[in-house]
Amino acid sequence: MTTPLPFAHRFSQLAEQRSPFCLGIDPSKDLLARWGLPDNAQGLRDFCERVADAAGDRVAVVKPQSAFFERHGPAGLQVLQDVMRRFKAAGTLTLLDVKRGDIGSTMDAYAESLFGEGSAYAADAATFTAYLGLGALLKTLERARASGAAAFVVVRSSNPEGTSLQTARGEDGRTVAEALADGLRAFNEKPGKDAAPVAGAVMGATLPDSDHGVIERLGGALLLTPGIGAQGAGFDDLKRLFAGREAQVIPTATRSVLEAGPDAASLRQALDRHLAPARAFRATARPS
Ligand SMILES: O=c1ccn([C@@H]2O[C@H](COP(=O)(O)O)[C@@H](O)[C@H]2O)c(=O)[nH]1
Repeated sequence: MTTPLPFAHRFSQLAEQRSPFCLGIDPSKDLLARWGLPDNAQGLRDFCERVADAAGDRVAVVKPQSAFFERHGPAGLQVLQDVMRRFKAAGTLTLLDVKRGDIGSTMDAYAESLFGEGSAYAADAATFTAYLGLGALLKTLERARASGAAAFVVVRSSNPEGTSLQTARGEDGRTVAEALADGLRAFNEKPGKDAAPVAGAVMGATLPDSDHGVIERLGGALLLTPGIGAQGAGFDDLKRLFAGREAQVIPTATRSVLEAGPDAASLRQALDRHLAPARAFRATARPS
């Protein structure tokens, strides 16, 4: 069995060919209703197929939110598996937004379901939380590396409720976010400075300038940046927060694209309004 190229390399190729934009897929009760679809597994399937028709091979990454599939039980999980396969077949990277975080032995089981050929989801990447300690995620990160996948750990989330916990200081004076950033960087740099980064960070596009220090500490980690659109951030915030790190950024938005559906042309236009500025932001990384 051959290990695929690391996620970071595959992302970089697709970001150049298409756009670095990552489209979130959140088939919420509200969106299904707006699209005139029933709130059941068939509605979910129809929604995802229309999204795949509009976005299939145009984005670098898609980010299905597991919660909106899980709420339909096993039939919803079947749709999730199928939609991930459909995007994979279009050459698009799949990043499952599932935010797993538990003790190490349980994490191993989650990692088995997520990463590697023959796993339930064979995801190219997934999201994790480190409230039970970054150490509990280490074997998951190793499994991601062995499968050519990436693991995005929430360091600074896009929602305001996360701030007090993420900026709390430990005994060594570092904030929780700083300590996580240091840990992710150490993991990425252990096999050698030039190795592809496997541990990515979720860093909200809504964050204040005071988070520049955390961004610095992350070194070469890939940065998944939710918060654009419905949560009030824009592509200008990427320049404000991540200048100099453009090639590491995976800009992502969900509702600001999907709310344009179900009309196929409107959906494609909304997607274009995200693909182009994401491309332009990445292009500023290159010397003129
Ligand atoms: O810090 C985070 C991490 C993940 N999300 C997820 O993104 C979508 C919401 O995106 P919108 O563009 O605001 O529609 C949802 O799945 C969240 O779980 C986040 O918002 N913030």
